[in-house]
Amino acid sequence: MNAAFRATPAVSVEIEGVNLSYGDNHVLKDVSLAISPGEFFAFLGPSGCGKTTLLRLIAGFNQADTGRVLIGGSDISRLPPWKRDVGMVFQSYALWPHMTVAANVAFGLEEKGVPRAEIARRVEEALAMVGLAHLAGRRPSQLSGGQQQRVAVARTIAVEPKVLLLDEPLSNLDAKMRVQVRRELRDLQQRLGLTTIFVTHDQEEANTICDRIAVMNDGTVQQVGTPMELYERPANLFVANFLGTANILDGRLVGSGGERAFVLGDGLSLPVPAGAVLPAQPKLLFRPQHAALEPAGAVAGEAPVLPATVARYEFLGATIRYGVAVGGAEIAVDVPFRSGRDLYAVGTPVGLRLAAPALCWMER
Ligand SMILES: Nc1ncnc2c1ncn2[C@@H]1O[C@H](COP(=O)(O)OP(=O)(O)OP(=O)(O)O)[C@@H](O)[C@H]1O
Repeated sequence: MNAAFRATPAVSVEIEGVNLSYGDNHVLKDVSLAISPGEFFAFLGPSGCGKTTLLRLIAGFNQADTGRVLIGGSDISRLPPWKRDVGMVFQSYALWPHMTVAANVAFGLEEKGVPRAEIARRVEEALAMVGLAHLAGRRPSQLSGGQQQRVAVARTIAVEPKVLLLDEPLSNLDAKMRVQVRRELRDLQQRLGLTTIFVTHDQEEANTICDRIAVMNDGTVQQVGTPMELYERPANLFVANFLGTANILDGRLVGSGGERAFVLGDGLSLPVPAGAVLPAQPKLLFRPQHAALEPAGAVAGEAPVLPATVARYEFLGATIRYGVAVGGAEIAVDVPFRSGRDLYAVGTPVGLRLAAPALCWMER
């Protein structure tokens, strides 16, 4: 670890009541977020939800109509990009093709008027950080996609920004490379302790490398939390569906007190666990791994069991994902794969056992 890159303490980033429109397209709608010093934070959401617009706003390439951006507690909303101490890695990397790797990394430092000897030292350190010191003399066209991505990161950290912004930095890499580079990015961010914001529409990417995620939809922040919090306790159906596969059953609540039941479309009734807090018009949500299949007619134990029929299955290696018809809906159930002999064929009547503690009741 090189001490030179740790000279400045990590800073917070706050976004307060930001609204931004392109013409009559209201792209960011009252967005507020607080990102802690040293945090690896993701903006996650579908295409067009405003992630990149928000990132560019922090970088200073976009201006908000209302609201402010604070870095380390200081309002930087009116500062131009080059005075904000933020470094941005673009989706395209934006490397100069006619320059060597070292010259690409040096470029930003030369622009800033950093003395020559200092530039040489910082370029060497930045390339060592990303494991590319041995390729300093090559041109970008002589590098793999993953190596080009690392040059783009090295160029950004060489200027020692207070905040690192990454705009879908893995999207140009093949699947295997993406997994490798995302680990490298995480390791590098940990070593630098640098507040980092990562834009992606890929939930697996966000889940695997980020400390916390802001899930965005249509210009609004839907929920902020750790990957596990969002997965286990989604605030709404959008978040539940966006992070992993969610089974959502429609029904109506009958009874009262300890005698409540959730009645599904075709009249199947599911006892509601005593003490469960339900909204007035609930939907039932659970993940595919929180249900199990058993032979039809097995005696019910603690957990509720519903009669179901196997509609399809997909063999995924470690698991089999069944689609079972129950209560007028098709439910995904993940069963660990042990042997093909245990397979429930399509059309087999089965019991669907739900793990009561993992049931999540949501507002319709
Ligand atoms: N310069 C611009 N001028 C006009 N409209 C824009 C501009 N940039 C983005 N938009 C619009 O703003 C909305 C949000 O775009 P943005 O690029 O922030 O979304 P995103 O969530 O990053 O999407 P993606 O994952 O596809 O990059 C979209 O409707 C887009 O068409």
